[in-house]
Formats: sequence, C-alpha cells, structure tokens
Amino acid sequence: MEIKEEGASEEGQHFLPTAQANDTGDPQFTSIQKTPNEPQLEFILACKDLVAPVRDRKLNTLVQISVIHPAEQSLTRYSSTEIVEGTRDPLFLTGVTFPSEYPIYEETKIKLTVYDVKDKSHDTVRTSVLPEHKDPPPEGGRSFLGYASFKVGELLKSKEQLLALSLRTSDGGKVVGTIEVSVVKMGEIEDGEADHITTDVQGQKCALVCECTAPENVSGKDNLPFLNAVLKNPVCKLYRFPTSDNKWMRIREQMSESILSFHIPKELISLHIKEDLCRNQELKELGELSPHWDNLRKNVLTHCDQMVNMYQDILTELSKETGSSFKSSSSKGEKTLEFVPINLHLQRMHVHSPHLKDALYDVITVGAPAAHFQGFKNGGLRKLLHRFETERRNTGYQFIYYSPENTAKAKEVLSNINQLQPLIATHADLLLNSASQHSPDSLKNSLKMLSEKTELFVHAFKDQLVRSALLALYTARPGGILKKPPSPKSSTEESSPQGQPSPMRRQDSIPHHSDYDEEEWDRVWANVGKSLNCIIAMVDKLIEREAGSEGSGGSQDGEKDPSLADSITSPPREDWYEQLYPLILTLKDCMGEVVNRAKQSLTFVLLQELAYSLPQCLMLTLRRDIVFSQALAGLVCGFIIKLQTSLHDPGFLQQLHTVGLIVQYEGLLSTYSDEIGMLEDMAVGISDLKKVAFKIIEAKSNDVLPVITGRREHYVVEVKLPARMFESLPLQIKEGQLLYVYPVLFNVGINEQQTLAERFGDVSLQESINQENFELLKEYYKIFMEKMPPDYISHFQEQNDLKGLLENLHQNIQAKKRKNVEIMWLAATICRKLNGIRFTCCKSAKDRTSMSVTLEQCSILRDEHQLHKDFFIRALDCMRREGCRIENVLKNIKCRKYAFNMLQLMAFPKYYRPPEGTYGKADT
Ligand SMILES: O=P(O)(O)O[C@H]1[C@H](O)[C@@H](O)[C@H](O)[C@H](O)[C@@H]1OP(=O)(O)O
Repeated sequence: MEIKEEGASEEGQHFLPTAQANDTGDPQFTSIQKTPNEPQLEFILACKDLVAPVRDRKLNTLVQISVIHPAEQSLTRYSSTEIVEGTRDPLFLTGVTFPSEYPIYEETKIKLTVYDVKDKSHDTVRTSVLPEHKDPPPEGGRSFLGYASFKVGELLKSKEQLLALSLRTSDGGKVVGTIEVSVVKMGEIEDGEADHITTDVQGQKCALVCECTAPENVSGKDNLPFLNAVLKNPVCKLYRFPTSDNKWMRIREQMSESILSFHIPKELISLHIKEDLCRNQELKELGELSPHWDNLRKNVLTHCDQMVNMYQDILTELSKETGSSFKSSSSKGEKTLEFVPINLHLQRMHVHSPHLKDALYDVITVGAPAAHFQGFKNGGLRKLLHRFETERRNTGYQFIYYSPENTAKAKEVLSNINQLQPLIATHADLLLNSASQHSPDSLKNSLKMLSEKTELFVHAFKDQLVRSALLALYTARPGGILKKPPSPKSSTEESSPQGQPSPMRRQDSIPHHSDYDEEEWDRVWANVGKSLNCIIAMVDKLIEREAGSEGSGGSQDGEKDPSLADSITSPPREDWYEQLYPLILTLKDCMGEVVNRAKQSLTFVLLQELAYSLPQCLMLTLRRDIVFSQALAGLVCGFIIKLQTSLHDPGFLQQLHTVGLIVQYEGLLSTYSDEIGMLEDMAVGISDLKKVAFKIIEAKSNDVLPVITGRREHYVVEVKLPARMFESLPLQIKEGQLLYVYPVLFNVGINEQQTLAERFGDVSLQESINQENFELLKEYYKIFMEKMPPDYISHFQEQNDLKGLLENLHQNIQAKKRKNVEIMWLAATICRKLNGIRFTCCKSAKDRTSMSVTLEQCSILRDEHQLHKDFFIRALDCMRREGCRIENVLKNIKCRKYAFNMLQLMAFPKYYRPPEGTYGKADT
C-alpha cells in the first residue's frame, strides 16, 4: 500500500469533513465495539532502546501519529506526543484518543513516526500544507528516527491489548528501537510494571506503577445527545500523569464550539427589531405635537427606521450562516458578524484519578465581548455611557431630562401594558363564554383570572412617572390643550356597587399647570377598577339568583324534574351573557382609554431619550446590543452545559432555584491602548447579564435550541430539556420559576501592555472593576448562606473555607500589586466552590486564554487530584504543546503558534509562558 501525505489535511484536525465522517459505520469495514459517546479507541505510547543517529547524543523524542483510512489509502496527520528529553526510553504522557464520531475501523492503519528534536524552538511550524512525500523532510529542528505501523484490529485483538513494534528506518531496513502501543483500559490495574519517566526536575527519575481506575459516570452520558445539539466539532486529547503516590491518573481534554454562537445573536436581533418597530409605531401614534416636538419626532423616526433596517440587514446576513458554530479571532472586525462572540468554546477537563471520584472541570473560553468594528478610539461602553448621561443631564433645554431609571421604568410599563391588555381582553371573552354556557363554576374561575390580571394592570400605572409624563405630553401638544377624551359610560359609575371608592388612590401631585386637569387621569384610571367591581357585583348577583331559583324550584321530596323545573316552577332562566356583555364592553373601553393615554405619555418619555444627540444615542444602543449579544451567547452556552452536568446533583438544583448561579468571568485584558475600550465594553456587557433570567421547559420536539423572549431591560431564556431530564427537576423549576444569574468580572492584565499601563499609564479601571465585583461576589455569598438550607450550609462549610478565600481575595484586590494573578486564581476557586459557571476571556480567547486555562487545569490536578509535584511543568507543557488549545490557535489563524514573541513573554508572569517552540510572531 502506498503511503502518501494528504496535502490538505492537518495534524490535529481530528475530524474528516462531514461527508466523509460516517457515524453509522461503513458496512465494508469492521466497526469498533464501543460504548455510545465514549472514545472508540485510546492508547498510550512508550519507546525503548532508541538508537541515536550520532553516538552518545542524548535523544529528545516525539511521536507523530498518522491515520490511513482503509477506503482512501492516504495518510492524515492526526496528533503528536510531547517531546521527552534526554532518554532512549521515553514514556509519553500525551496519549491518543479517537472520539466516538471519528470514522475509525479495525482495518484503519495507524502510522507512528518517531523524531529526534534537536532544536525545540524550530520544531513547531507545521502549516496546513504538508509536503507530498512519505515523511516530512528534516524540519528546522527535528530529524526522523524511525517508524512503525499497525492496524487497529491488530491492537485490539492482541494479548493484553499491547503491541511492541520495531521501529525501522524509512527504507524499512534497520531497526532503531521498539515502540509500545497500549490500549488505555478501564478499571484494570496493570501492576508490576514499573516505568522510568523523566520529571520536571532535570535528570531526576521517578518510578511509577501504571494504574487506571474505573471511571465513574460524571458527565451524565445519557444526557449527551441533548448536549450534542449545542456543542459541535469537538477536539479531544488524552494524557496520563503521575500522582504523588506514583499512580497514573488519566485526563481527557475536550474543546467544542457551540451552535449558540450564532443562534443566540439571531434570536436577540429578531427581538430588537420587534421591540424597535413597536416603539417606532408608538412614536408615530403619539398624536399631534407642537412644531418643536413634531420636528424632533420626525428626525428621531428617520434615524430609528434606518437603525431597524440595519438590524434587519445584519439578521439577513447572519441567517445565511446556517449551521455555523464558530467565529474566528481573525473575523472579529467583520461588521456582519459583530453580534457573534469571538472564538467561543467549552474547554473541558475530565479527570479519572485513582481513589478519587471522577471529576469534570468546565471553563467557557471566549473573546472579551466588545464592539471591534466600531473601534475603541473613544473608549468603551463604561466610559461612553457615563459621559453620555452626564452631558445629557447638563444640556436639557431642548428636551425633558428623564433619568436612565425613569426611562427604563417607562419601557417596563409600556411592555407590561402591551402584555396585559390582550390578556385581559382574552379573560373577559372567556368570562362571556362561561356566561353563555351558564356555568357558575366556570364563571367564577373566569372572573378570578380576569380580576387578577386587571389588578395587575391597574397596579402598573401606580407611578408618579405616568403622571409627570402626562403633563409633559400635554404641554407638548399644540397650544398645550388636550381634547377632552370621552368619559367612560356613565352607567359604569352609576352601577358601581354602592358608589364605593375604587381601590386606587391618588398619587403625589404633579407640577401645576393652569389648564391641565390633573384629576382627569385619576378618573380615567379609576374607571377600570370601578368597571371591574361592577362585573364582580353582577357575577355575584347572577350566581346568588341562580342558587335561589334552584332552591325554590325543587319538588317537596327534594327530587327535581328538570323539565318541570325549567318550564313551570322556576322563573325563566336568566341570560347571563346579556347581563354581562355591556359591563365587559365598558371595562374594555375604560382600559382602552387608559392604555391610550399611558402609552402616549410614556412613548413621549422615550422620545426624550432618543432626542438628545440622536445618532450618538443610537450608536450607543447598537454598541450595547452588540456587546450584550456576545456576552449572552456565552452565558446561555455556559448555563446549558452547567445544567446538563449538574442535573444529578440535588444541592445544585436547589441552589439554582433558591439562590441563582454565580457566573465568574476572568479577564486578561490590559488597561492600555485599545484594550481599555474592550474592558470597558466587557464590563458593561457582563453587568447587563443581570437582566437575564432562565426558565426551563420541556422540549416537545427534537429542537432543543433555547428561545429568548423579552426586551432590552429584561430577557427570559427558555431552555428546553428532553422529557426524561425535565422530569427529574424540582417542582419549582418545572413550574417555570425564573432562575437568575449573578455575573462577576475580575480582570488582571498580564502582557507587556499591562507593564506599560503599570509604569506609565493608569490601572484604575481594573482596580475599580475588581473592587466593585468583589462587592457583588460577597453579596452573592451572603444570599447563598441565607437561602440554602442549614444542613447543606454546615456540610458546605466543613468542606470549604469560603470566608477565608473571600478575605484573601479582598486583601489581594486591596494590595494593588502588579499583575497580581492570585486575584484570578482565587476568584476562579471561589466560583468553582460555589458551583458557578467559569469563563476566561482575553481579546481573542486564543493565546493568553490558552495559557490561563491550561494553567488552571494543571493547578486543579495539583490541588485536587494529587498530581505529582515534579510533573506540574511537564503536564503544563503537554497541554500547551499538543493539547486542545494549540488546536484552538490553529483553527483561528491557521498556524500552530501562540502569537507571542520573546520580548512579550518576558513581561508575562512565569506560569503564563508557553513552552519553547510553541510560540512566535504569527500573522494573526
Ligand atoms: O488571544 P489573545 O491573547 O487576545 O491574542 C493576542 C496575543 O496575546 C498578542 O500577543 C498578539 O500580539 C495578538 O494581538 C493576539 O490577538 P489577536 O486578536 O490578533 O489574535
């Protein structure tokens, strides 16, 4: 068989194009028996007695793994091990894993090529186009030692599932050593085998017993189809690391993109369009205005219509991207992709360690939510919004100033009205329906619903803002005189039960205006309550009379002859519908009048917001929408994953509905140059996530993608769960209780730009963000301690010293130390202990983020899983050199190099520097 390098494929590109991937298995070839959703094949490698080309030269070796698909006979680079230095018997910590989706069969051939790396700094530059010949020519820093190959079937059927293969030179002649391939077995102890492997500490050796313990199901395998609907294109890596008691632990690293990257922005933009179209319509329906206000309105409408068109164009463009699940760092400035988060991934570490429970650690990695297309010349949202508000407050002579809180309130009342009015109309019709059926029970029920909704409606206007807005609008009408609206039917007032006062009271008095009848609003408003009272009184009367007539209609022995009762003994049956119909009409009329007035006045408040510095105001809204959309896509992804992995945990579920979830963002941006603006955007985007609530509903079809409802001030994300999963939820969640999140952001700049900021610039932005968010975190902890049950808390306190960690975090924030990465470690630890959702972000979530998540993973292995202390750096190097994150760099910029140069790295904190040969100035 001819082995040739496949030109377009790339090492680490784990999956063939979809058309080639064959989930159901090709009948021509023998599938590997496997547990659904588990990797099909995992093996580890070691070499023995390698022969150095030059005598006495110490070998630094790596193995490159390539796959020959049986149908194609061509060779695809699959993955590599790390470089093991200074030994002829290397034992590699980076293994090989073929995930369940990979088209691999017993007939698939695996080729293992061993290289000697002379110069690590020249070893990594492997671009997407590979040379055509069998083995790559000696690249800058490595030379070919030997190769071996085997069929997957041979490995699986071999004794102990272990192959010892001779490594041969490229002409197939000389044997240059042996390579051992051993399937990673679950639950088996390979005792007796002691291997010597090199540690971090140069020259030091460590004897280890290979042992793998049975993994427990921590990932909720059964739930995976649900998760697979949102996660796409997983990249999987395998490692084995020694523990402090010389056992092996097995680590699976997985990185997946999410379809939510595009789905959430599309949902959100559709909502913005709906909200803005509705507002524009309301502006048009504002009625006659004096010339000043009318011109202003025209101008606002022109701009607002343009904005809606722009959102529509963006949505059309995004809708073309069907099935997309990834926006690369190089697309961050693209206008049509502005709402899409940059490089969003789930970064997962699955640990199987001896004597300890299996564990999953998830971090969502994503580019800092920021408006790259709009740029950062004038800063980001935090500064821009503040400046805008201050200027608006101080230059209000052409319009009326309403505070952001009042503007938000106006939007809220408007939205409540828009929801409640049709709801009340429906309940009123249902009441009439019950009346025509002459059913007392159903009449009572319908009345109950109608009363509840009407009370909410009446309550919605109990605000001074409506009054002041009514007066403001009055003065903006031509001549400042309102046409007197028709008063509600007098019959309503007359039939009001004993003329009793309505439940509403007058609010504070509004500013005086000689022509303005401030009592009028009270009357219009009170009429809704009065007409409801009339309906209640009428229903009572009808039911009472019915009961009375039934009592008098019975025969003496208590038996009733219905025909007699109807036609002879009882009075003719009353037509309930006829009695109630006019009252319902009155209620609807009164309501219509209130809605009309309130809507117009509150829309007038919104006109004021838009009127000031029009284009700037709309650009700010756009910027905020963009940043929020990116942040929300990440949050929804994190929430769904957290929910899926924690469904089995009753404590978590209780926390979810009684307290809510902490969502912790680690920012690595610098407070220098453009990244100041990014951080300012990010801080607002994350804080805006407070406006989001989640609701879990049962999926009624295979479509489990979340649905968003609401408007800019308040969104509800409906997460659909398959019936079986939904059933396992606590009642409160099943009943649709809203679930809240508490986002917090801690930022520590780590690169050379931060050095400049510390020396010559200003770090106050970072300091205030950390301080403010510490307060939020403390507040969350307080609510958590108050709301969780005492027995949970006492167990929780035994396990975790959260108070101590918080105190430590506080001290570190106060300390104002340079590049104090301790802040991020502590915040992340606190978040994990509080069952929260973890995020890590830098500009592109590619380079700095990769350093940070790999460091976090290894720190967890050290602190929670007894990673052998001498192997900390090696584990870190393995993950950075051949792990998921270098694949992340590759998929973003088509080059396997972290975009750092030597000078930059000198400014990095020590543990954030990648291993030699994995970085260089690439064209990003
Ligand atoms: O993923 P990032 O750390 O934001 O990537 C940076 C990198 O840190 C920096 O060294 C390099 O000069 C580039 O600016 C990278 O950003 P890109 O957005 O260009 O990938």
